[in-house]
Amino acid sequence: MSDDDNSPISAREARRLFAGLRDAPALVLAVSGGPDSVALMWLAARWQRSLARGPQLTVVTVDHGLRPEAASEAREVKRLAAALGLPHRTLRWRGAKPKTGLPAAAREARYRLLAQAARAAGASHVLTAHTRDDQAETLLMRLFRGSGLAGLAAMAPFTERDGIVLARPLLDVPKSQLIATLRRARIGFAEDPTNRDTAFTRPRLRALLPLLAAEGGDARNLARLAARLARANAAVEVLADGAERFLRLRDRGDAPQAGVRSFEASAFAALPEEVRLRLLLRAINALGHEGPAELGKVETLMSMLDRAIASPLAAADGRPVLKQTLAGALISLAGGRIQIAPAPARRRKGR
Ligand SMILES: Nc1ncnc2c1ncn2[C@@H]1O[C@H](COP(=O)(O)OP(=O)(O)OP(=O)(O)O)[C@@H](O)[C@H]1O
Repeated sequence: MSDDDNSPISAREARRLFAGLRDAPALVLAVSGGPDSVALMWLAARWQRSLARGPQLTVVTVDHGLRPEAASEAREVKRLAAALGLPHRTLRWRGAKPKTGLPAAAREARYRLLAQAARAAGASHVLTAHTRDDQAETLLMRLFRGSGLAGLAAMAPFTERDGIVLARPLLDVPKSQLIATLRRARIGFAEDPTNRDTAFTRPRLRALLPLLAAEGGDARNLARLAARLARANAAVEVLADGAERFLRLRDRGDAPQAGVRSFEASAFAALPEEVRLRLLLRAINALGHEGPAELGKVETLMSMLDRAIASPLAAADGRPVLKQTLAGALISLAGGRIQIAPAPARRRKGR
């Protein structure tokens, strides 16, 4: 770790971190009470005070109703926000809590509540305090899960969700700098004990990080890899856009059927594998009704499709040479064309 990684963030650096947000009418700061988000709040408050006409800031804490201390942590954030002259709201997750997949359900509820708070405050953005260390952990988690290029690109600095932009201005900042910033400002913070609870994947992975760092796989290198993969992923997306246009142009004589995507099989087969895969994934996700398709399953489907296209029967009119459902979409190959459409609703067993 370089000395810079342990230095507090200066007002000038913060101006650079928040530069893209200056013209927003209002911003919601997602603050859990942990060091990262308390530092985000402090940095954003100082930045806003330095502007003649900066965005309105509203601090929001989500109480998931999972830990008894959460309510007092939210009150502590409120107190700190008030000391910085910022309005604060605590939002409670009241829905039923699932027995499995609790972290994912809590995250889903959190982002829904934060987006609601942003709309209520007239804010265009929700800011979270994800750091370079979080980015490194996300990359590793996805690597171990077998994600493809898009997943390994990890978190983007800006993503849209329900008309609200989720911004991560601290994505390049090491957590140690945020801690140093709080120490310099003499601000206390809470540590979420679930961050160390080895019943969850992320804390188990976090415990491995010092070992990886000793071999050169530190957060700086891992986050840099994520940024490089994000760059490559963006380029492949542009290629996939172009391929979609190319396939549409070849069909210009035929009026497209509503609710169906259809490609000329031989033109599709000539595209690079990664591009073919993305076209399939896009069509299945757009037309299927069972949520996003798993990459591994789309890969298997594509190999079947490739083999079917190469078969002598592929171009013949008549019965489909392939018919498969995946993620609520029906993929078929008949008469030299690939067609992707919503799958008919499944019949219930026992009827
Ligand atoms: N209870 C909360 N209330 C408000 N904001 C929160 C809360 N929990 C997390 N956040 C925001 O989200 C950021 C990331 O938090 P954390 O790393 O705990 O999330 P996660 O569970 O790993 O999921 P994800 O990274 O997908 O958000 C925090 O820095 C903070 O800005």
